[in-house]
Amino acid sequence: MGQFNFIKCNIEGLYLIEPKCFEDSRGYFMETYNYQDFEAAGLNQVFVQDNQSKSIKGVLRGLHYQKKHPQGKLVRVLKGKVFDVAVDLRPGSKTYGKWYGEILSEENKRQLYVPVGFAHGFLVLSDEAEFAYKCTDFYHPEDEGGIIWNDPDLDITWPIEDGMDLTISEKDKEQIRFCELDNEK
Ligand SMILES: Cc1cn([C@H]2C[C@H](O)[C@@H](COP(=O)(O)OP(=O)(O)O[C@H]3O[C@H](C)C(=O)[C@H](O)[C@H]3O)O2)c(=O)[nH]c1=O
Repeated sequence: MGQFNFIKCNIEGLYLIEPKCFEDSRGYFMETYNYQDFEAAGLNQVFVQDNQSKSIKGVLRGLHYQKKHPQGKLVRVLKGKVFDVAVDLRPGSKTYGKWYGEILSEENKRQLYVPVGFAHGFLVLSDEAEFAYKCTDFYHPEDEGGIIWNDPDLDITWPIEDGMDLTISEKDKEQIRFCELDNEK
């Protein structure tokens, strides 16, 4: 117990999590998830699916969400460094349309808990990044939604370095504008 530092972000329900890391001459050990610690912090969600993806520098995945089967996500970086973004899409939220960004890396070992009702995405800043996350609901491809990464209303400050080539899937190039969201319902 007590192996995590939970930091409430400036958007209700979003948490930055710092695991305790035990370093020794062999390397390190850390618990990356513990139901008891998370429940004690008010994060008693049950995760049903783990995902992992690998991306090269400049890959931008997102901004994704599921409509009828929204997923809470506990995200972290195994290798490399990403700028991770969550956007509040919860109807009636006082921070509706507000985004939160955080550097998650192999180095800082930080995790982000993104509650249901958010769109999620990330930009890879290192040569390669391996990204792992736990989800509170299953993948429903037919239920997927997405907002274009550079939506002018969201105005996300992606840390795109000079000369960085962005790699974005065809699907993500055609995502809708934030202002079109209501028409989706
Ligand atoms: C998400 C997902 C995908 N897939 C299959 C479907 C495709 O054949 C292939 C790649 O899918 P996609 O291009 O949607 O992968 P990402 O762009 O990394 O999508 C994810 O990116 C952002 C960052 C997210 O937060 C979501 O978890 C998720 O939407 O994996 C599955 O079989 N199961 C899954 O749960």
